[in-house]
Amino acid sequence: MAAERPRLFGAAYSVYVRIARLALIEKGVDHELVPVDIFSPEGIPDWYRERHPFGKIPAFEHGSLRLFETAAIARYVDEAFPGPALQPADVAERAVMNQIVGLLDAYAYRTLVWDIYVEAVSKPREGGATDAAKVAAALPRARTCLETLERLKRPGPWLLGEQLTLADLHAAPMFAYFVQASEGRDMLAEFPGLGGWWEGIRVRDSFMKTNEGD
Ligand SMILES: N[C@@H](CCC(=O)N[C@@H](CS)C(=O)NCC(=O)O)C(=O)O
Repeated sequence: MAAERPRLFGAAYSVYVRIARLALIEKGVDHELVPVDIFSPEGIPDWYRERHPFGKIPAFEHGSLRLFETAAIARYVDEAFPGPALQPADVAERAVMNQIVGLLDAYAYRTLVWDIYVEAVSKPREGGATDAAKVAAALPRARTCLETLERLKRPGPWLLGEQLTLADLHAAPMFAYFVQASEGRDMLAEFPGLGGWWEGIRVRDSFMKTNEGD
């Protein structure tokens, strides 16, 4: 394993950068956050394009290893560094964890963050107009995400039960945005398992560190 300090490229506000940082912090890995402005009027610099061909954040570097895709980065961080395991040892529970990460990426991120938070909170805050039809259309999809997570959640403080896993770290930054919208708060109140999970993760040190500056 490379001895160098890992570098994470991106911006602190980003959901996906936060997920990767949560994994690094939970493992106690000393790392550097290298700022990248993907929305700069000059465009995405070539040095960053070489690290992320699709121009998204984050990208990651550890010695000669370069990675993009947050789920891959978080799994690497868990497996390459000492510290508490962030994936269940049981193969079936690990599959459920990966299923949760997959559903968060495929369905929850766009719905909870873009179609609800950005439309209902971020746009009006910046002087823009909310597309109410977009928010309304997103609500049933959000409900399906929450119902599914509530059904998959194991008894205990975290999504997989007693062990904090990559599923919790993947979900938390998305929920941090979602609950800022009144629709998000109201909807979460209907799901006691998830509501209890949110109350636990939102006061965790790693989460509060990555939530700074909101
Ligand atoms: N599948 C990517 C998603 C990364 C992603 O969408 N990042 C957002 C920031 S949270 C981004 O770069 N958005 C800019 C854009 O879509 O142009 C991953 O897992 O890392």
